[in-house]
Amino acid sequence: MLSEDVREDATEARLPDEDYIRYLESRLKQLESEVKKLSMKVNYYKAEIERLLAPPLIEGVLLYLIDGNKAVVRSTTGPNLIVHISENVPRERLVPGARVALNQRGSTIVDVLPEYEDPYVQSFEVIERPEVTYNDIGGLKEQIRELREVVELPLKNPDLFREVGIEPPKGVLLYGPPGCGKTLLAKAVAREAEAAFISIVGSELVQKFIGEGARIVKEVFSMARKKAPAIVFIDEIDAIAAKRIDIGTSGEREVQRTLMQLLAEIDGFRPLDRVKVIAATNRIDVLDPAILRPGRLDRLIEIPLPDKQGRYEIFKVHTRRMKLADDVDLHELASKTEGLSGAEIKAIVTEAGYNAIRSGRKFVTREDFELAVKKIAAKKNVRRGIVEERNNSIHVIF
Ligand SMILES: Nc1ncnc2c1ncn2[C@@H]1O[C@H](COP(=O)(O)OP(=O)(O)OP(=O)(O)O)[C@@H](O)[C@H]1O
Repeated sequence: MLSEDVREDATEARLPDEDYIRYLESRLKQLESEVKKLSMKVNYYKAEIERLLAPPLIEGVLLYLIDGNKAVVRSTTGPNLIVHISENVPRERLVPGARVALNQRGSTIVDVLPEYEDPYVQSFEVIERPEVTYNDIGGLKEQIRELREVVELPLKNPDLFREVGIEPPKGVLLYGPPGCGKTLLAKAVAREAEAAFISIVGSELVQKFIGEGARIVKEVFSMARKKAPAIVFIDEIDAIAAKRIDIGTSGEREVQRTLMQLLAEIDGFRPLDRVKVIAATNRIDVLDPAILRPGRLDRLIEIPLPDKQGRYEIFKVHTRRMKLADDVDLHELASKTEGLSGAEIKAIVTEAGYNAIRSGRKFVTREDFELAVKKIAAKKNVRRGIVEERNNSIHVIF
């Protein structure tokens, strides 16, 4: 370094005055830009040191603004706090429910945190106002009447029950073969009761969100309480509430923990708390009786395969927006579809519509329906065959 300076001095000494001045000016510029770069680096490292030494901030949720400079915040560690708002925080992002960062003393909002998706949210579905109405359900009149009485009425008018002095059930169990309208009914009740519809699927808790079942159940009920009136719909409840002979594997223990949490949640609210549970199963025979005890899901409502009249009404619901040719007779279709579920009748209607489109028509004929019935019935037989085959193999093994 020293020898370089000496060399530079020697070069400078040899230059004439004007050139020497120009040389010095350009050198000055060089040095100035170097100083700029170095001071930027210094600032960066200073900020980094500050960040490393800074105490952690506190996370909270903004409840409401008192005025432009103060707000009430629920900190994740304790009670609600009345806090100041730092000048630098953009006011338009301060909406109730926003996640905010408080300084380490917890006295001032210093930042608004980006929204994040709660990992548990994807494990359940929340519909503020389901679209399904009672008119979208074919048949099941008696079941609708019962659900209105035990779920809709207490959610809409709890005072009536208080005055009369009776307690409605906290939950009901809908049971019966797949595709006969259990989910549809639960959604329609939620809509008519103007309640939020929060749904989880038992098998998903066990297979998809392994190890999280109990926590998800807790979250679901906590959300239901916040959104009350609300209906918690638990589809395939048999996956978490089947009776078990012994609890050996860790998977079984996990299922047991999920069931325990569910029972604790149901026991934890009162009959008139404006939260109701509707559970559904195709396998009532395997259910743990603990879930059906009084004060839990103690009202059982069967949702059977539709009878002839029911099938006719389901055809009517699903062909409502269809142009039907004069030769289509829904009563005849209902007679020819014995043993089929509502979901299968819907599939027939859709398939008949496709047949019309394939033939370049905008209206649907009797023949379109006949072909559709054959196709769906054949599919059902294939499925039945598979089930029977499985059952046979079970017999062979045992
Ligand atoms: N009674 C019915 N009236 C009108 N449509 C029906 C009826 N039953 C079933 N469906 C049709 O079948 C579809 C599936 O029904 P849904 O999901 O309610 O059955 P589910 O009993 O809950 O079946 P799963 O046990 O498979 O969950 C519905 O979206 C609807 O289109």
